[in-house]
Amino acid sequence: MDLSLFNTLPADLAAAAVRPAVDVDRWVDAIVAGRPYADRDALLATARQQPAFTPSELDAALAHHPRIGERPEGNSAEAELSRTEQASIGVGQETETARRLAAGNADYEQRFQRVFLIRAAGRSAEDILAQLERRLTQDRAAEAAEAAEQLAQIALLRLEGIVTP
Ligand SMILES: NC(=O)NC1=NC(=O)NC1=O
Repeated sequence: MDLSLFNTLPADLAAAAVRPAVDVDRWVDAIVAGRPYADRDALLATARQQPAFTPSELDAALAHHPRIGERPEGNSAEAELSRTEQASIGVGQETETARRLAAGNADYEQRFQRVFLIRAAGRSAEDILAQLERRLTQDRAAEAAEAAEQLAQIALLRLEGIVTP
C-alpha cells in the first residue's frame, strides 16, 4: 500500500498490514504509533530506531519462520515473503550446499534451540552456508544478538515492500 493510505488507516488495520514484517507486538505498535509519516524515509527511520529484539522476541518471531533452504509452505503473507526472499537459494536442490545447509540447520537448532535466521535476500546459498557455519561457533549471547540483527534487517526489507512511497 502507499504511505498516504498507511498513514490514514485505522490503527488495527495498519498493524495488520505491517505485522508480516515481523510478528513482535512492541515493534508493530511503534511503527503504527509513529504515524502520520511525512515520507517513507521517516517510516524506515522509525523502524531502524527500534531497540534490538530480545531473545524472547526472537523466539516468538521465529516460532513460525521457515528454515533456510526449505520451501516456505502456506499462503500467508509471511510465507509469500519468505518464498521471495529465499528464491535465490534454489530450494529443494540436491546439491552439496543444500545438504550442508540442512545439516547446519539441524546443528544450529540443537545448539541454540531456535531456527537459524539470516537475511536471505541478496545472498547466495554458498554465502548463507558460510554464515551458518561461522555462527555455529558463536556463544549463545553473541548468536542471539546476531540473529536479532538479521531479524531487524528482514523486518526493514519487508516493511519497504509493504509500504510503498
Ligand atoms: N530461516 C530464515 O532465515 N528464513 C528467512 N530469511 C529470510 O530472509 N527470509 C526467510 O524466510
